[in-house]
Amino acid sequence: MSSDGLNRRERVVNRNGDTNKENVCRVVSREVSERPQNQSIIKRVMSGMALSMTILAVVYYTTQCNDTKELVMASVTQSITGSPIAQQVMCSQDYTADRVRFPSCVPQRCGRFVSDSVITESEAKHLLSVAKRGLSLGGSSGGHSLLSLHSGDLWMATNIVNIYKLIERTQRTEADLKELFTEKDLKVYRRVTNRIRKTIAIQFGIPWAELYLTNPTYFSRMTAKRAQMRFDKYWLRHVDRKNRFDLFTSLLYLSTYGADFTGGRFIFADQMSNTTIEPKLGRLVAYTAGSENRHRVERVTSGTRYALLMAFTCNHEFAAKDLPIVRQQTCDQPFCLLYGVGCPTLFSTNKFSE
Ligand SMILES: O=C(O)CCC(=O)C(=O)O
Ligand SMILES: [Fe+2]
Repeated sequence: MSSDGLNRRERVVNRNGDTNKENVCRVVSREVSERPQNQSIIKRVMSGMALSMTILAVVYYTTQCNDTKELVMASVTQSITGSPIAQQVMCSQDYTADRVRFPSCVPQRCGRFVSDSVITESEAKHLLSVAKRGLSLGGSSGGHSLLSLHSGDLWMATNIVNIYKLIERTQRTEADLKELFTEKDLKVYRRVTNRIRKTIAIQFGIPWAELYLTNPTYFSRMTAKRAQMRFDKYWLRHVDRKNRFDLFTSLLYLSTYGADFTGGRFIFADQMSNTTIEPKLGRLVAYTAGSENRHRVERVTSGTRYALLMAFTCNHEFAAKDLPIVRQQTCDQPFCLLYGVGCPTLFSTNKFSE
């Protein structure tokens, strides 16, 4: 008899104030009929516990015994000068159409490389100041903000505005925008993007004169803020070429993992391993943009992460326009400064030569 049964019997006996046999028998017979019910409850509880334990064990086992290896391709403490660190991977089928259209200018070998010596520290710092200045005019409400100097697209709250037309929409004065970007900024930007273009061409064995900077090319700022729109979710795994037609993507990091931000490492999601790159001011990463290089960015957990993303194509039609805004000494009318009206040199064609 269970102790609960005993107590119940005592209670019945005491409440009636006697030890009436009939009463006791009634109680005992009720206990006998309740016993299988109790047992089935216990059984159910036990099997529920067993099931939960099994689920916990499976979850623990699959998380602990994950076969995905973590390989660090470039850590923040490393300094990759001299030859870049390179990894070759098998090309996906994503380039079939380009091989027909641009036979001499399609990756013959696919992969990725990292170098810390293509761009100097002072060039990287200069571009960081351009990124900070430009992005300070807008910024997404979530954790991911972009600014393209070519198109003028700037993420602001949950919209995209044009930085070159901001003056029409905000209370900013012309002087604010005139001071925003200088000729020196433009020069550094051109020099850096051009050197990266040549480096990519050499690394992937294609003629550099046939390779063009293309859209999307933008400064990015990532923080730990909660996502407000789909594009804020920079941590989602993706293939760059899925939504675009560029052949190569490169990233020039403008801030340093561990010093300026935490989280935010770049990860190639390979089949058997995760290959990680820790961003660092002036570090260049470049890779073929097809599904052989699926990747993601870890969520930034603190601080601010800046980078310049550049895409490259062999298709001249998609070559990025030269930067339209620059403070020019020879051009002193506000409209000329902002939109290049009456100032033809501002809209010169794609002159990405050093
Ligand atoms: O910022 C990065 O490291 C990568 C960003 C990226 O993958 C992308 O914008 O497509
Ligand atoms: Fe990407």
